This record gives sequence, C-alpha cells and structure tokens, in this order.
Amino acid sequence: MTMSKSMPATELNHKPVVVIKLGGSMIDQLTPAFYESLKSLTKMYHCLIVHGGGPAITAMLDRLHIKGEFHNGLRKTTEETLEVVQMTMGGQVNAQVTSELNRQGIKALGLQGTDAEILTASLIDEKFLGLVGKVKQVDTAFLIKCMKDDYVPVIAPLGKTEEGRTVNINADTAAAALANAVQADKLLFVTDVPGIMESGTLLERTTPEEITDLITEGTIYGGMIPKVQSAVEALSETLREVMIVCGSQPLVENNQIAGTKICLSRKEEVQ
Ligand SMILES: Nc1ncnc2c1ncn2[C@@H]1O[C@H](COP(=O)(O)OP(=O)(O)O)[C@@H](O)[C@H]1O
Ligand SMILES: CC(=O)N[C@@H](CCC(=O)OP(=O)(O)O)C(=O)O
Repeated sequence: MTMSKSMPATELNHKPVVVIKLGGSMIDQLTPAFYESLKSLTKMYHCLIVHGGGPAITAMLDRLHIKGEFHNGLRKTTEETLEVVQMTMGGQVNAQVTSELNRQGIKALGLQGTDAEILTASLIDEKFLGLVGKVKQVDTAFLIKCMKDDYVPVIAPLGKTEEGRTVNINADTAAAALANAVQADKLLFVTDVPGIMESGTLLERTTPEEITDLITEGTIYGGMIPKVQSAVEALSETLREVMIVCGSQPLVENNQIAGTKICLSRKEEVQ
C-alpha cells in the first residue's frame, strides 16, 4: 500500500480531484475537442495529470540503437535507458503535454515525480528490471498548493528511491498511487481504445473479479494489463469507480464519460 505524506481532504474540499492519466499511445493524437472538454472539467474538478510516454521512449531508444526489453509490461531500465527515459518522457513529452494544455487555456505546470519528493519509490527487482520502481510514498504538499491556486500539475512518472536513485515508474501505477494519495473522486485512464473490449464489443462496466478472468483467458493483454491492475488497486471507499476512456473523443459529452467503468461490484451506481 502507498503511503501519503499529507492529507488533502480538508484543504481542497471546495472541488473534488480527478486524476487523469494520458497514455503515451494517445498523446500525439489528442484533439482540440478533447482539450476543450478537459478545460470544462477543470471548472468542476481540481485536475491532476500523469502522462506516459512509452512510444516516445521506444522511438528514441531505436534511434540511438539501444535495445529495449519488457517484462510483464515493464521496461527493463538500465542506466543508459534511464537517461533516455528522463530525456524523452521527463523532458520532451512533459513539455509537449504542458505547453499544449497552456495553449488551450488550461493553467498547467510540468513536474517530474522526482520534484518536491512527489514520488518516493522502491526498486521492484533490480537484477531483472534494473531501475524500475514502484511507488512507496507520495508527498502531496506541493501538488495541493498547485491545485489550490488552480494549476493543473502535469507529472512525468519518475521517482526517487530513499537512497536518492532515480527510477522509471509505469505511468498507470503512478496515476493510481497519486489518485489514492490525493483522495481523488475519479481516476481516468485515457488511452487509444474505447475501453476494455471483449470480442469486439465495449465492456461498459466490469469488476475486479471479471478482470482477473479476462486476463487469464487472454482477452486483456499487453499494455492493458498494468492499466486494469492499477485501476483495481486504486479502488477504495473514496475512489469507487475508475474509468478507461478513449482520447480520440471529448472526455465528457452530455454530462457522461464514455468508456469502461471499473467498480468494486456490479451493483455500484456512481454518478
Ligand atoms: N481487452 C482489451 N481491450 C482493449 N485494448 C486492449 C485489450 N487488451 C489489450 N489491449 C491493448 O491495450 C492497448 C492500450 O494499452 P497501451 O498501449 O499500454 O496504452 P497507453 O499508452 O495508453 O497506456 C490497446 O491499444 C490494445 O492494443
Ligand atoms: C517501468 C516502465 O515500464 N515505465 C514506462 C513509463 C512510461 C509509460 O508507462 O507510458 P505509457 O503510459 O505510454 O505506457 C516505460 O518506460 O515505458
């Protein structure tokens, strides 16, 4: 379980928080209509954005002829790979997302998870995965300050170990940890598919138990696995629903968010 260093509930009670994870698969294709809907969301919610950058990292590794390797959806991160991760996801992609949001009139502030001790992580398995971390503690103090001033923090999922080593963190798991730490009302994973698909049909609602079966039978595979696992882990008494949504359409239409809702049970009815 992730620890949180400060409790935001009392500080941010005038607007709930929504954490939005922008998948690397979608970042280059987000439409003006998507940003417009995000802007209207900022009127009702404090928004906190976590972005990925998998495709950009892979493209740069290819250009530099550095061999990549994945284990269970996690990129083996050598010292050399980490430099590329910092340069692309922490640099280029973070700046791209932040400046696009600002261009659309959203007050966005680009940050790395390594700033202001936002993400403290532990190494998962250094021998096997190298410098890949999982979030151990989130310091929300600076994020809350930003959101109180109506800034949208845009976080690249890099973290520091307690020994001060920089680590690469899967963006889905970072988003889930941040959502828990800021006691978010909603967590949205924006990706390049309409939601979880089963035999070509969108699953509008599902549960952790069904997700386990869908992974076992191979319906859910690849990059969707860390996403749904992070979604399930994030579910709590406060965060009763997590959604997987598509970035090629507006986030909210007719007051509805289209995609797959993951709830603790099928009976959950969340507004
Ligand atoms: N059951 C499923 N429904 C929809 N997409 C799935 C499913 N199983 C695997 N996927 C794959 O997951 C991908 C999204 O994950 P990923 O590529 O990691 O995106 P992101 O960069 O947004 O995190 C989809 O493009 C699709 O190829
Ligand atoms: C440890 C690990 O795998 N980190 C990811 C971080 C980026 C990410 O998660 O980006 P997407 O959301 O685009 O997949 C990586 O290096 O690709």
